[in-house]
Amino acid sequence: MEHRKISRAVISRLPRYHRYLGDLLEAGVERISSNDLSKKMNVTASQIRQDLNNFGGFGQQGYGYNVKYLYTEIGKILGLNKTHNFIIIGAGNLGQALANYASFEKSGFILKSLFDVNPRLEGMSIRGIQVRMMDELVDFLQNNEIEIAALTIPKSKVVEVADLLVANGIKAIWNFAHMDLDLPKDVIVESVHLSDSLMQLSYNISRRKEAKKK
Ligand SMILES: NC(=O)c1ccc[n+]([C@@H]2O[C@H](COP(=O)([O-])OP(=O)(O)OC[C@H]3O[C@@H](n4cnc5c(N)ncnc54)[C@H](O)[C@@H]3O)[C@@H](O)[C@H]2O)c1
Repeated sequence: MEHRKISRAVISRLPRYHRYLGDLLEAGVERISSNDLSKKMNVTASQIRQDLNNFGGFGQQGYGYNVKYLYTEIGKILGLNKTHNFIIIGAGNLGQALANYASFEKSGFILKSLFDVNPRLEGMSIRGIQVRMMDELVDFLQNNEIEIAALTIPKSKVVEVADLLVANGIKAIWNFAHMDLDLPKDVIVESVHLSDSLMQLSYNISRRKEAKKK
């Protein structure tokens, strides 16, 4: 399959398609029309057709989409057909919560270790995955093929730790700290802010209240 340059907006919708198709697959559904998928996902059928046309369509007129094929192909586009080893820097509340979430493995993200500076966490393990001290990090990176580092440390430490990771070959950072990172162009940074989503919710609550007043 040939990939053209795809807009960020389309890419940002692919994980949701993948999730819904995964659920359909688990439920034993083999085929689905864009209309039925659109009802399930609450997006228009034309949006679905347009999005999937970016990748050559996947559907046959009148037959709908083959769920397994579409799920696999979107998975490939998202790079989920390969495994990605990752580590978590900062084994506090958020780092431990992420480490406890076993579903990442189902999508091919394999957590290899957590790192922290707090000696009280030394020797601890989460789901059998060890928490190591930061002074073991460089050695660990040299001896393990780690692709992604998640940063769940205080924002005051993020620049220093990100520089150390990049100097030791990390090219992908999943940043949870509220700090923008200025790193070399070949390093991919994906930042997550749960509070952004909560603020969207709050905005919608306020809008609904305003609408009721009218
Ligand atoms: N993006 C989001 O949606 C979101 C949500 C919650 C928290 N956060 C952020 O995530 C970070 C962690 O939050 P938390 O509640 O888990 O805090 P926490 O205090 O429970 O955990 C932070 C951990 O980082 C460790 N640490 C400190 N300096 C370090 C260093 N130089 N190297 C390695 N480890 C180090 C600490 O020892 C601690 O265990 C904070 O920056 C917080 O603002 C982001």
